[in-house]
Amino acid sequence: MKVLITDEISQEGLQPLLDDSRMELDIKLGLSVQELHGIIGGYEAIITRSGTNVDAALLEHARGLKIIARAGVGIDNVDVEAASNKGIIVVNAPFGNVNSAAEHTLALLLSLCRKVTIANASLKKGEWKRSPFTGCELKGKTIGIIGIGKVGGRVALRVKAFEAEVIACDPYVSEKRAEDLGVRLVSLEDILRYSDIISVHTPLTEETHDMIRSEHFARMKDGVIIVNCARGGIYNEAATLEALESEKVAGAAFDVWSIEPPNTEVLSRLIGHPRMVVTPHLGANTVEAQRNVAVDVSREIINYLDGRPMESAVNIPRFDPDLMEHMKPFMALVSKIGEFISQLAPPNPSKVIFTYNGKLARYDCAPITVCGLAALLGRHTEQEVNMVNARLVAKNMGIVIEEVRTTESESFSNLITVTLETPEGKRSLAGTLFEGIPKIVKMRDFLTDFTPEGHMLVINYEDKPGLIGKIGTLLGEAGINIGSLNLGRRAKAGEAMVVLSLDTPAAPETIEKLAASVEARFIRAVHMH
Ligand SMILES: NC(=O)c1ccc[n+]([C@@H]2O[C@H](COP(=O)([O-])OP(=O)(O)OC[C@H]3O[C@@H](n4cnc5c(N)ncnc54)[C@H](O)[C@@H]3O)[C@@H](O)[C@H]2O)c1
Ligand SMILES: O=C(O)[C@H](O)COP(=O)(O)O
Repeated sequence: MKVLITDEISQEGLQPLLDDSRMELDIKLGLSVQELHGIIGGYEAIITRSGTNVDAALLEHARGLKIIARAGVGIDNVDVEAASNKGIIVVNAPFGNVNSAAEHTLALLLSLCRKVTIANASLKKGEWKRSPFTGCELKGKTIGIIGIGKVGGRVALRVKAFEAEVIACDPYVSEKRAEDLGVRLVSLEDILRYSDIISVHTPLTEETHDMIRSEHFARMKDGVIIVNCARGGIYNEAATLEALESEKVAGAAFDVWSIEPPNTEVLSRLIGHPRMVVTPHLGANTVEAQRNVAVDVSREIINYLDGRPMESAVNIPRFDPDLMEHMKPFMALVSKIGEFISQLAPPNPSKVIFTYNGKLARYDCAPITVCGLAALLGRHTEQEVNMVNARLVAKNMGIVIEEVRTTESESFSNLITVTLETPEGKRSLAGTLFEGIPKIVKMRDFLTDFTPEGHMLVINYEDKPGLIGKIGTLLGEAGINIGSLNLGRRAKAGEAMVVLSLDTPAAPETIEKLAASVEARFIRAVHMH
């Protein structure tokens, strides 16, 4: 697997990939957009931090890309929707740097409160001034935290150790989460009104972009302190500058910027403001965090290659790992059914029905459906279809997906039936696991018993004596060895369905001769991966 690394990633953390002989790593930092577009087509994986914009335009050039690994939390630099449409998996490292970000928030806040940065500059200039650098304590202050997820929650616990009172606003967490952290959940309005210090820890979303604007600053306490170690643009930056200049805000500490590196007039004035403590997006820059996130994404790439569940994929439908483990053999079965029926059924299906009978139906069968769908559609579209985009691809093709579960089953303890509704009628194929091996046990209403693998031939004809012999002779003349033969019969209609597995594929001329000799109603070569 060719892996491109476009941002600074810890070498130590990449060790799992470096130790894996299947991987070829290319580290190329500081590429221009054009250069990146030019080379991305040669890679199956890309590892980035926030410095690389993995947008739709880049993905247009990413012909072989299978996985985008973001060595960090924020995926706002990745167009996840465009990646999903192309079946590209996006993974991040959601835990590895959160402690580092929480500690950096405290570092910024304490530097601001105790005027460390300006006192440091003054002393280094040879001055000895003390009173201009009189600061304030956290003890007894009300600290309002917006977003009490992984980072915000850690910040809450840490400032409580400074004997501050913490109030929090997060509409998406349970009250239990707030109770566990020992913080009071309040409205955004109350955060603005009662906080001496406000720190934001939400992701940057449509809802949080410019969440704090001029009207919000107006409702804050005079002399409030604000911190942003989450994402640039949560506080509107022009409004922040105004609030600093009017002294509504006593001081601000920011690590992140709406444009990185910052290059606008507003940003340069904001960064240059004397009551502003700033860092160039260093929240995750600790040796520990960088090692953690690099190890996490390296492991996910290896999980991908080994076909193991990926813990931090953000665009694979989330299924319980225990359920996935239990469903694995059935996912293999449904993939075979999907692959087989896709080569037999008439074109333009309008609906695909996945029916689960037996014990299996007691469980959530969604992972099996997605897997079957990927196998079914994968042979018919240009694009790669996998668990990431199977439902999306089906939707775009106008195919309706239905899932039916019933614990009743006549002959098999578990049975999966895939039915395609097409303009030429319904076609169905049913399979089960026999000692863990996928078997096709029903094709339309013919009972069958074969393992779908390798080169196969499916022939449907009027059931007359001597035809099997003719098939054997013709294949023998073509030098093709028959591995197995399964005869499904529909006695009343006098029809036979023969499924052959062949050691080598049959050429089109041989198939034509076979069709003529048995007067086949239907004959089709099927090739399984
Ligand atoms: N500066 C850095 O280097 C650095 C490092 C790590 C994380 N981050 C950033 O910190 C932020 C938090 O990361 P995290 O890992 O804690 O994420 P998280 O998903 O664990 O937590 C985010 C929290 O914000 C809440 N939230 C979402 N919308 C909200 C809204 N409108 N109002 C209030 N709360 C809202 C969510 O419910 C969630 O609890 C992200 O923006 C992340 O990118 C920055
Ligand atoms: O989202 C994150 O994980 C942080 O903002 C860190 O970003 P970085 O990996 O570019 O330092």
